[in-house]
Amino acid sequence: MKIAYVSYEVAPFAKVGGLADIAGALPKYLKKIGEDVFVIMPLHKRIKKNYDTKIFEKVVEEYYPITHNFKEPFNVLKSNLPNSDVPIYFIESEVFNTEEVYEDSKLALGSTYFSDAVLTFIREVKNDVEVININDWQTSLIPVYMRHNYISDPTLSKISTVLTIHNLGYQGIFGKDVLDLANLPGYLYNTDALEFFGDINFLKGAILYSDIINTVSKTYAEEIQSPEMGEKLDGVLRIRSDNLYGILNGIDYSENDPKNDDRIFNHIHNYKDKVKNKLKLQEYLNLEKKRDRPVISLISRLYDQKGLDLIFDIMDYVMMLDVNFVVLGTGDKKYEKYFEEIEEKYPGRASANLKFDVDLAQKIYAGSDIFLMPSKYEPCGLGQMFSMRYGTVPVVRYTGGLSDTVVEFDEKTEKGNGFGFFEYESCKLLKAVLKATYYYKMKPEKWEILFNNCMGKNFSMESTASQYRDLYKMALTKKRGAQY
Ligand SMILES: Nc1ncnc2c1ncn2[C@@H]1O[C@H](COP(=O)(O)OP(=O)(O)O[C@H]2O[C@H](CO)[C@@H](O)[C@H](O)[C@H]2O)[C@@H](O)[C@H]1O
Repeated sequence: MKIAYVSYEVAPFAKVGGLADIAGALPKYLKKIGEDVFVIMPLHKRIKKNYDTKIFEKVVEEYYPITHNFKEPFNVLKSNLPNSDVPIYFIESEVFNTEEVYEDSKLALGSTYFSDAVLTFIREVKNDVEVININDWQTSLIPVYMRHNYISDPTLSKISTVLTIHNLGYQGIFGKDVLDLANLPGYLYNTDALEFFGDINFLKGAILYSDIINTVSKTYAEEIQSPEMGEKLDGVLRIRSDNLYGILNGIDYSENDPKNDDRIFNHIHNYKDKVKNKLKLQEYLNLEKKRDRPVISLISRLYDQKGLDLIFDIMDYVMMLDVNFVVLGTGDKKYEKYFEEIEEKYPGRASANLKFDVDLAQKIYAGSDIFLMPSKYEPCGLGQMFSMRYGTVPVVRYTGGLSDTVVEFDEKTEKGNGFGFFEYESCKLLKAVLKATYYYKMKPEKWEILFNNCMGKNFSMESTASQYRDLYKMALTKKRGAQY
């Protein structure tokens, strides 16, 4: 199959969160199982800063998006995803010259322009594409354009579309003027189309117009069809429930290999290596160096979704235990400030790293003992998978993909790979943290079993990729069925 994988962020070129990890890895694994796939993303300013884009091949010069009302030209540059022969195309335009990948005031223009530029490029250059996999709201106008502006285009009208929802909490909601900017018909401002409580909702458009929809775990695919977790789109999702699937994300096991990863202090083959990483991490972050003291960590975008209010509630009680606490994250200023205060309050025991640093993330995954992820909701979650890959035991709230990946440790059967809780309450989180710390301190032989259980889990991309292939096939059948 010929597949275009479209994403606003792709690792390692521009990563803000988990979407980039998937966009940088899944296409490689699709290629490995024989699919003909390319990736396409905006040439963000930070890519120009961090890469020598002059060595990228220029494949298109001065094209104009066919439909969009913002008549600025774009170029298309080509490179490969690192360590692979998967082509990645970058749309180069003034529109993407923002400091941040997601800069609120520029996103209406950026996302609409990108969507139409992608279709223009496919129509003019890659006209054999059979499936377009769009991701999240920034690319959600693609099937809307196809249905309304390109319905009789001989190339674009034949292509099937798959929408992957990585996070329903972000939908792309704008005033109705955005239709003029995007040059989409005014009648889309209509409850049966893109209208959403007096505004326009891009993700709603993609849910309605994509051939197939999926999200990133089976549990989350169920949850989002309920009023409690549907973020006001549950009704629309229920309408499409026959075409809504959940495919659990994987992680790139070759790039994240504890036995070969040079970003960590010591390659990890066994529990002794794990302890070496912990001791080095304590030293590196100026924490008191103690072999028997568990390091509890959090690596996260610092937003409400991630359950940070629960962590605040319990922090002082947790710090009464003999533990170190490490956080790596950026986001909401109130959370950043709070973690700064924690570091000051517990010198030598708490470390707040308020920055985006992929190398440090790896050192923390490898050097901590317990990884916190008490999310309010979690479509899939990659942090718990990375932590387990490096032998760190997750403590999670059982929701979405966390429910699908973490199994409560049972001392008798010695099965399970973490600890967790269901109700979104701080005392429940506290109990789970206590339980983990108890096993660490009081039952070291069980802890080593847990370590081995975590490292023995398999969340590699192979199975994810083959499920996406099935999804694409379904999208093709559906589209062809509708046409004939
Ligand atoms: N300060 C920092 N420095 C370095 N690295 C940092 C960092 N803060 C976060 N990261 C990294 O960013 C990624 C976060 O991925 P997650 O899947 O855990 O959450 P996110 O909410 O971004 O993703 C959304 O999309 C993904 C992909 O589908 C879903 O798994 C998830 O549930 C959904 O919310 C991880 O690779 C993590 O290591």
